[in-house]
Amino acid sequence: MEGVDHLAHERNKSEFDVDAMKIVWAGSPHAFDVSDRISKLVASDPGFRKDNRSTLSRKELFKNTLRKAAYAWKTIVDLRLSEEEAAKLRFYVDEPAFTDLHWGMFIPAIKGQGTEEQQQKWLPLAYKMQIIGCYAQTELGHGSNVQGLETTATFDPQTDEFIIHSPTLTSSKWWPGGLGKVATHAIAYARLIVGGREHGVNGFIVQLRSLEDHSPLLGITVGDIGMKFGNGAYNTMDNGVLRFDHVRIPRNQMLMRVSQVTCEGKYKQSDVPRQLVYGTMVYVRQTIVADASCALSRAVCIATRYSAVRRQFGSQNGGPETQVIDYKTQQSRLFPLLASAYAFRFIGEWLKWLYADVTQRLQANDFSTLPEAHACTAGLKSLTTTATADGIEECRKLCGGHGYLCSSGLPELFAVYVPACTYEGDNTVLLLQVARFLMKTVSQLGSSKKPVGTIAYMTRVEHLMQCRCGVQRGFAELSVDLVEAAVAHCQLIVVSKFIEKLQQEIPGKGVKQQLEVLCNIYALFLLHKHQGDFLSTGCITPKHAALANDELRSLYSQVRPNAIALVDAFNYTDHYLGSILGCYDGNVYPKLYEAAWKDPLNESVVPDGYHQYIRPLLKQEIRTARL
Ligand SMILES: CCCCCCCC/C=C\CCCCCCCCCC(=O)SCCNC(=O)CCNC(=O)[C@H](O)C(C)(C)COP(=O)(O)OP(=O)(O)OC[C@H]1O[C@@H](n2cnc3c(N)ncnc32)[C@H](O)[C@@H]1OP(=O)(O)O
Ligand SMILES: Cc1cc2nc3c(=O)[nH]c(=O)nc-3n(C[C@H](O)[C@H](O)[C@H](O)COP(=O)(O)OP(=O)(O)OC[C@H]3O[C@@H](n4cnc5c(N)ncnc54)[C@H](O)[C@@H]3O)c2cc1C
Repeated sequence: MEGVDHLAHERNKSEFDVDAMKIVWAGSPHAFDVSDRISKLVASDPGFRKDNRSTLSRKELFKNTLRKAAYAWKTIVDLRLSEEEAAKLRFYVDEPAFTDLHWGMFIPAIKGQGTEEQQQKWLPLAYKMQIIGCYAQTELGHGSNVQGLETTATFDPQTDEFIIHSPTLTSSKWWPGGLGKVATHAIAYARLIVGGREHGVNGFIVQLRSLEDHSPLLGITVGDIGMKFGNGAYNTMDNGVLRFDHVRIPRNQMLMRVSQVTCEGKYKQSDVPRQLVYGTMVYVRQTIVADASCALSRAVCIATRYSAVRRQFGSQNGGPETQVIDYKTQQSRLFPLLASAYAFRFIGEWLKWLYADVTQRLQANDFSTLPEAHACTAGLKSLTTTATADGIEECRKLCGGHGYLCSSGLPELFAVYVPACTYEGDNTVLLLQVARFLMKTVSQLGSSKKPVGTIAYMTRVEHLMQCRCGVQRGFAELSVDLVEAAVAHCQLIVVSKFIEKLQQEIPGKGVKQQLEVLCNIYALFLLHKHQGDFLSTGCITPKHAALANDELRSLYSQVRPNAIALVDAFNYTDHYLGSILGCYDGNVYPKLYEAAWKDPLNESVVPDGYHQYIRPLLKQEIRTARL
C-alpha cells in the first residue's frame, strides 16, 4: 500500500546512527545540507522528470536534454545558487549533457593552461554561459596516443595568427562531448608548428559557431557522431565530429601557460613540465573517481533494497519465503560492492586532497609530487571505473529478471556509466602509466631518492631488486604482469586510505564500527579474490586464507542487519535513483505492475501491425511451407 514503509522492519534492525552516517557519506554537515536540499529541489520539480527517457526518439531525447539544461540554468540564476549548489543541481538532474564538458573540462582547461590574461578574457564569458565550450582532443585516428594527434596549428607571423587545420581524415576531431550540435567554442589540441618546426601538442581556443545564428563558421565542418550504446543513456550527449579547413585564430588564443609563441614567431617553453598540457585530464580523472562512488552506490542501493524486498523459496509451513538478502551467495556478491562504494567514496575524498595539494605546489613551481599525482589519478580512475561498471552489472544480476527492466534504473545506469572505463583515458593505457611509474621507482631504489607517499612501501622490495637487478625483460614483454602490479598498487592505496579514514574522529553511535566492518570486507574480499597471488608469493599461508574466508562470512552476518540503513545513508531520492526496485518504501510489485501499463506499447490492446502481419498468419492467409 502507498504510504506504508515495506522496509521498516529492516530499518529497525540498524545498529548505528544513520543520520550521522549520512554526514560521513556527504563529507561534512555543510555538504550534506547542500546535497539534501538540492536533490529534493530537483526531485520535486516536474521540469526535471526523467522517467520517460527510454520512450523518446534520439531527436526528442536530445531536445529534451537541451530543455532541461536551459531550465537548470534558469533555476540556478533565478535562485542565485552558488557554484557548489549549481554543480549539485547538474549532478542530480542526472543526464549526461554538453554542460558536463563546458563546466567539467572547457573551463578547467582555461584555468589550468591559460595565462592570467587569457583567464580574464574567457572565464567570465564561460561562467555566464555566453559561450559554450567543449574539449576537442581525441581524433578519429588517435585518442590514447595524444602525441600522435594530427591536427596542426601553424603560426603565421605575417598575420600573427595560427592556422588550425585537419590534414587527414583521421585527424578529424571525434568524440568530444557537446561538440556535435551545441558548443560554440572548443579547446582544440593540435601539433604546434612554428617556423617549420614542430613543438608538440598544445591547446587552442577556437570558435566553432556564430554567436548570432549558431551556424558553423567558415572552415568548420561539425556534426554528431551518431547513436551510442543503449537507447536513452549517453545519447543525451552530442559527441561530435569536427574538421578544420585552414581556420585562422589570433595568436593569443593558444593556451600559453606551458608554452608560448611570441609575435616574432619565437617558441618558448616555460620552465614547467610539458605534461601540464595534460593537466585537465588529471583533474577530470580525480572527479571520475568520486563519480564512481556515486554510480556504484546507486546500483548497490537499488540491489540492496530489492534484495530485502524479494522473497524466493524457503517457506516453512506456509510462512513467508526467504528474503534473498539472507542467502550467503547473495551476500557474498552484494556486500563487497557495498563496501566498495564506501571505499571509493573515501579514496575520492583523498584524491581530491592530493589534486588540490599538487595544484598548490605547481603554483609555487614545485613539481615534486606531479608524477605521483599522475599515477594516482590514472590508476585510481582505472580501478574504480572498472570495479563500478562490473559492479553495476552485478547489481542488475542480483535483481534477477526485474533488474533487466528499464524501470529498475539499472540498464540505463550501466549504459551511461560504462564509457567511464574508456573516456579520460582507456583503463589499460592508464594502468600502463602506473606501471611505468612503479618501474621508475624500482629503478631508483638504492639511490639517494627514497620512495615516499603512496610508494613508500617499496623500500621493502629493495632487497628483491638488488638480487634481481640484472634481470630486466622488456616493459612491453612484461606489461600484462605490470598492469596487474599496477592494480595491486592502487588497491593498496584504497585499503590504506580507508584505514586512515577510520583513524579520524567519526561521530555517531556505531558509525565507526560499521565502517570498520566495511573496510575489513573490502580488504578481505580482495585477499580472497587474489589469494592465489598471496599464497604463491608466500605472503599468506593456506591457513590464513581459510581464516580470511571464515572472517568474511562472519562480517557478512554483521553487515546484514545494517544493510538497508547503510544504503539509506547515501540519502538518494527516489527521483535520483530512478528505480522502482530501489524505491525507499520497498513497495515494488504494485509500482512495477502500474509502470508496465504506461508503456506506449500498451496504449492499444491490439498492437499496430496485427491486421497487416499477424492476422494473415493466424488465418493461414499466408502460404505456409509444407510442414
Ligand atoms: C543514468 C545516470 C548515470 C550516472 C553515472 C554518470 C557517471 C558520469 C558522471 C559524470 C560524467 C562526467 C563527465 C565526463 C564526460 C566524459 C569526459 C571524457 C573526456 C575525454 O575523454 S578527454 C580525452 C581523454 N584522453 C586521454 O585521457 C588520453 C590518454 N592518453 C594520455 O594521457 C597520454 O597519451 C599518455 C599519458 C598515455 C602518454 O602520454 P605521452 O606524452 O606519450 O607520455 P609518455 O611518453 O607515456 O610519458 C612521458 C612522461 O610524462 C609523464 N606523464 C604522462 N602523462 C602525464 C600527466 N597527465 N601528468 C603528469 N605526468 C604525465 C609520464 O609519467 C612520463 O614520465 P617519466 O618520463 O616516466 O618520468
Ligand atoms: C562517451 C565518451 C565520451 C568522450 N568524450 C571525449 C571528450 O569530450 N573529449 C575528447 O577529447 N575525447 C573524448 N572521448 C574519447 C576518449 O577520451 C578516448 O576514446 C579514450 O581516450 C580512448 O582512446 P581510444 O579511443 O584511442 O582507444 P584506443 O587507444 O584505440 O584503445 C583501443 C585498445 O587499444 C589498447 N591500447 C592502446 N594503446 C595501448 C598501449 N600502448 N599498450 C597496450 N594497449 C593499448 C587499449 O587498451 C584498448 O584495449 C570520449 C569517449 C567516449 C567513449
